[in-house]
Amino acid sequence: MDSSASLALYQRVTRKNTIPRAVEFIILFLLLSLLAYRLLSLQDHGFPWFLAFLCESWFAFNWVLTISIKWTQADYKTYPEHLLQWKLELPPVDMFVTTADPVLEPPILTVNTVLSLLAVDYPADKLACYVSDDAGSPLTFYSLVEASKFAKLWVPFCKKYCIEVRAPFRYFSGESLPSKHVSPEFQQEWKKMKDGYEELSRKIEDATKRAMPFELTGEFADFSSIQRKNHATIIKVIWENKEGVANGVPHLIYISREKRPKHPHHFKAGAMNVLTRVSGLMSNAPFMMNVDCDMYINNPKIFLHAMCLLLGAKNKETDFAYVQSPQCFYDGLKDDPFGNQLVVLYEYIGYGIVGIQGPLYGGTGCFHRRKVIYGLSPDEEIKEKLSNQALQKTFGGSMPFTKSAAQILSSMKPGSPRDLLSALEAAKEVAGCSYEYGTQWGREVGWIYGSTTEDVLTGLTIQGRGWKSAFCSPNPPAFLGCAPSGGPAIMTQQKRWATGLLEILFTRKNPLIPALQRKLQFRQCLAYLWIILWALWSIPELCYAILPAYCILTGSHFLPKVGETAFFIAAAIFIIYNLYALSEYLRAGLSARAWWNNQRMWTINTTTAYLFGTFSVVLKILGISDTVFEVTQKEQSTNEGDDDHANTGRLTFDRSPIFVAGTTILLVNLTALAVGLFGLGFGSVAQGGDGLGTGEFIGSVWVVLLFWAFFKGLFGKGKYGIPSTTLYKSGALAALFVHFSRWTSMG
Ligand SMILES: O=c1ccn([C@@H]2O[C@H](COP(=O)(O)OP(=O)(O)O[C@H]3O[C@H](CO)[C@@H](O)[C@H](O)[C@H]3O)[C@@H](O)[C@H]2O)c(=O)[nH]1
Ligand SMILES: [Mn+2]
Repeated sequence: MDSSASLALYQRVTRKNTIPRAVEFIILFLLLSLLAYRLLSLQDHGFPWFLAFLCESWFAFNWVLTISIKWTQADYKTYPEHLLQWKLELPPVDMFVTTADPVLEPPILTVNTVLSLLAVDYPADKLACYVSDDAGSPLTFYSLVEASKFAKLWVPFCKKYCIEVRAPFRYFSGESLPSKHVSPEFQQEWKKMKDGYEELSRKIEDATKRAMPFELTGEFADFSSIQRKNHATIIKVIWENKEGVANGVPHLIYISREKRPKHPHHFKAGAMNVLTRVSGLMSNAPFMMNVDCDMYINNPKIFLHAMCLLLGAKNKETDFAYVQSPQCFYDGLKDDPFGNQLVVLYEYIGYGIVGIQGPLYGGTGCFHRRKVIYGLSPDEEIKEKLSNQALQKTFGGSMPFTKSAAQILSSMKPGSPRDLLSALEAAKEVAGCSYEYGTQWGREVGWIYGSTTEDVLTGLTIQGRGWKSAFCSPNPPAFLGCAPSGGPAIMTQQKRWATGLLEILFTRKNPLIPALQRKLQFRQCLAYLWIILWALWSIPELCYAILPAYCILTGSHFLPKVGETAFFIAAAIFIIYNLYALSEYLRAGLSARAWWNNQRMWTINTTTAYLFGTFSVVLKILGISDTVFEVTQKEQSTNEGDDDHANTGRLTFDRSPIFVAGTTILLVNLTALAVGLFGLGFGSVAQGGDGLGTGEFIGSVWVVLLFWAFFKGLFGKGKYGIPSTTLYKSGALAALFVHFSRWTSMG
């Protein structure tokens, strides 16, 4: 290894950001000036002024967090070509895929993800792929069985011709035969693959259409008469790479854990813990990587890139606990009309966090060290107490499993691989729904329970023990997934994120605790705070969206008037902040339109989905209802289906109360503008008020522009229109608000 000293496996690079830092400070200075001015003139103004002060205090607090997060942006460069020189033996990796609903998550997507994993550039005898199916669906199982047959053609084909994209639905979606390889041999094989894949998708589609796709006998007998939320464990070894062939097809195992109505299953976190234990019994690889069912591997070299970071540390202190790749999406609509492609979020906030203690765990596209998941801290060389009793207290009563865990924690070389089937009985035991009772699973070990964003909570638990993490963003992007594209699906996802993140504040894993113990770096703690407080943006954003209208209706003011010097401060913040935000998009190579789309979707999400997210956390704290993980709808391709092209990117609606909030905000502001423009203001000059304020007027117009998607929804048809019941409810709420304003202005 000595000769390789010069050939680093990775390099940390810092990004230069002097000018943005300066602009950020100017904005902070202006914000603080405005706050000071408000405070000094509090007596001369009414309640709106004070409310604005509170909202702006929130904005300023978050701005400080933002500056801290973006301060030292960094990235990692990886050199997989140096791995060979290091003459290391590549370690085994267990690969996990989770799926939970064959309708919301079509099995053909899962199949493609699995095929891309099986075909990755890594010795096949070092890999095992485990699929967790929380729906216990025979259709998913059937699809995987069929896929494993196709994999025997697909995997060698990909490796032989160095195919770039190894998810067949993407590979074959392009034009016809690629012209690069013209060898007749390739042409012939390509044709064979295409036919093979078409047959596979046809079989799956046929099975989907039939009510009972096939006789539930033989292999399928376990699925007969099962209920989704009430069934025994099903584990099937679909394919075993018995001879351990390095260029064969990796193991493929199907798991549907036991579910019983009275036992909490902890959604995805619960599924991940079952995957961890079952794989521990079967292959027990020291590394585990996981993806959502829609996140296929887009860069077949990603395992090698990740290994550079996981194996390349100079000493144990600089070891990374996990290596995270960014979430990127396929078929992204032009200019990001739904503001959910997350590009700019990763570009500045993301790389900022990378530069502190390392990226947060994002739930998918991540490589974990198994021993870290088992609770090891960076300063522990090996776990001290390896007594059987201690192990069982932590990991549960399965002897074979505690043995496997002891191997991992003591870095013992695992014994020679057994055949997978011999582990089946023990595997069923650890997949049972009461196995975790009285253990540390979900508390200190594995994926942590108590939040619908189990990913951030789990990453926080790991970093809270002092671990660093690394970011791996090779080109082309390592993983591509499917971003939700309709209004209801987006709102469901945003609400769940806001809920889950806020929940973390109220768990035992609150980031302040490890920060006080100096395990979590102070600025990393600020980064966690910034993200877990997202839901609370709903309140100041809502106030700020309503205040202009309220002031117009009542002839009062929440912004400085044109004559006041402070007017320039407010105007400067508005202009400089927006230009700064715009420049972030332009520097990231995105368009001004993308900036605007993200801007308006942020306002829509915060005032609607995040508001409901905040409610659900309040309800949970009050013990009224628990939070649930609602799975997002995934589509194979966004430009398929019955949609006409004119409507791509247009927001869709349903009867969800989430849309009532947005519609009400729009109606209130439209009313205010009408009242203000036609001089009907209850506090207009004639009635002794101050007249229509410029700031308030601009504010109200800005809100209407931000909610333009809702404005179009007022006149849209079908799913593009706001349902009439939603309209009635919002109309009533808006009328109530107008009356309330009038009442307060008369008082
Ligand atoms: O009870 C459940 C619910 C969900 N899932 C799986 O969890 C994954 C993520 O679900 P999805 O509906 O796609 O949620 P997203 O909001 O798109 O997921 C993002 O956010 C989640 C946390 O909120 C993370 O877990 C994900 O990795 C991250 O991609 C999918 O593979 C699901 O099959 C389960 O296995 N069991
Ligand atoms: Mn998803």
